[in-house]
Amino acid sequence: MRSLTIEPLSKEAFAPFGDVIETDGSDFFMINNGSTRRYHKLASVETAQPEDQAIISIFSAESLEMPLIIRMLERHPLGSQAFIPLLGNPFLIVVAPIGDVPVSGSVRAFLSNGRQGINYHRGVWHHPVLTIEKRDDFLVVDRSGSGNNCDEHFFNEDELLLLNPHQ
Ligand SMILES: NC(=O)N[C@@H](O)C(=O)O
Ligand code: NI
Repeated sequence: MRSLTIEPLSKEAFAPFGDVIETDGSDFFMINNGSTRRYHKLASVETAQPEDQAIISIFSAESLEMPLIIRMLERHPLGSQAFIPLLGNPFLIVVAPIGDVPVSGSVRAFLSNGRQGINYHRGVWHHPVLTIEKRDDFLVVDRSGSGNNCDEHFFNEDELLLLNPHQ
């Protein structure tokens, strides 16, 4: 079983999958009479249909036992999905490029430093949220509307992957 290498999250490395929402290394301009930096449009919300809405939720997620066997990935064909950590904790991200199905050999893992959020672009394969803390809270910005917006893909036994943050 291939063990995923956990890469530090960066805009450049994550570019094939979406955006990194962070102040570090991001452009800004001053607002509010010079008291506030606006890190403008770090990511955009993608939707698919005119009546779709961009919505804001909070996910309070429990950690999964690690090391974790990655058996499945999901995608949202009708919209993007952003996760912004609310408590400043590092968290794990597992993704694969857009395609009819995720290719096991193309799956990559990243670690957010807790000051970085991510925005999966529409159709990017990803594992459901992966916390390192026993429980962690995320602000989630994604699409609400009619139709199925979550496809799941389960890997064959010989495609399974291992995610081990303790390695
Ligand atoms: N199902 C759901 O809303 N959550 C997943 O999309 C996820 O990426 O965690
Ligand atoms: Ni998702």
